[in-house]
Amino acid sequence: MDAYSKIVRKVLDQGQVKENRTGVNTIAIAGAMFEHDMAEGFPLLTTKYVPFTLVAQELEFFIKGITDKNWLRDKNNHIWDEWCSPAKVAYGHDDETRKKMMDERELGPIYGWQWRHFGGGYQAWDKAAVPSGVDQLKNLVDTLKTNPNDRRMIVSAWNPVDIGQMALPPCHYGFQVTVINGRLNLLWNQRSVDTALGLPFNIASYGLLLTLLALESGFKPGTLVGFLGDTHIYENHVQGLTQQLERKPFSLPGIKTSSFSSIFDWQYKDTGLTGYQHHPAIRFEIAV
Ligand SMILES: Nc1nc(=O)c2c([nH]1)NC[C@@H]1CN(c3ccc(C(=O)N[C@@H](CCC(=O)O)C(=O)O)cc3)CN21
Ligand SMILES: O=c1ccn([C@H]2C[C@H](O)[C@@H](COP(=O)(O)O)O2)c(=O)[nH]1
Repeated sequence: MDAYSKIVRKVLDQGQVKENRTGVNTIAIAGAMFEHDMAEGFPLLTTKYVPFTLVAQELEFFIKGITDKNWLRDKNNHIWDEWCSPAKVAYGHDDETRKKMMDERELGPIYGWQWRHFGGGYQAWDKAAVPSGVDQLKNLVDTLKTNPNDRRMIVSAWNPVDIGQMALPPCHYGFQVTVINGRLNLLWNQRSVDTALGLPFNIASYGLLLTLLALESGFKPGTLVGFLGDTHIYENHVQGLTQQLERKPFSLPGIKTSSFSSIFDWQYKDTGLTGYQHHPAIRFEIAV
């Protein structure tokens, strides 16, 4: 995927050093765009191994509106381990706080809650929404089926009322779907982009969501577009990314979903890759 490498190169070439809350400096640029035609294959990096199962599990967790970290952990998925709702443990970097954050399962009203229950009075991961809030994902799917020319098919995760309770304010804070000439296109907005670790996951996750929405509605998969804001590389990721850029990409994998009935019943196990050829994984340390 040339589009990803171009973004990495742009940040390496033009990025300016920037301090941030994590204590690990980044080099950052103000804005980039990612674009991929789904007809060219599934957008999973081949220049390093990306664990697609972890991406698919996280997407199921969002689609189901789950905010319990243990739902992922029970599946041996540890990508949200370090974070928790600041209403439970105030964010901090010292060892004791980090352990408390790790032990707490409550993530607060993050992505899935906003997608399915926007404005629904969040209480806790095990409490229903009272009132139930706006089911933005259901509304989007209904509109895709009844009025696909609509230009208002948007799901927003940015809810200023709830931000103080979220493990992290949404990074990818909204997405839009638009159907043009029988093809379903998905465009997402992201305010803050960890180019080495987050972006490959975000590209694959929205590529998978686009695929599922296309299956649900019968349109052909179209173009995936990401509008990226503060696009950065943590200083301890520069070496790994430089090595990654030297690798020659393989052709992109395919994606196959079995027994699809509805996006709301879909499980991560239903979807797998076909022909994923890739270079070895690269270890990047996550900034918390
Ligand atoms: N600094 C930072 N970057 C992120 O991308 C990020 C956050 N924080 N916080 C919230 C979520 C969690 N996300 C994550 C967290 C970890 C990995 C990660 O470690 N990925 C490894 C594989 C991990 C494994 O196999 O268990 C990778 O090599 O892609 C990726 C995305 C994305 N988000
Ligand atoms: O899906 C995600 C989630 C998070 N990130 C990255 C972007 C930043 O490096 C951090 C979040 O820190 P903020 O200080 O809240 O911006 O996580 C990502 O790339 N993708």
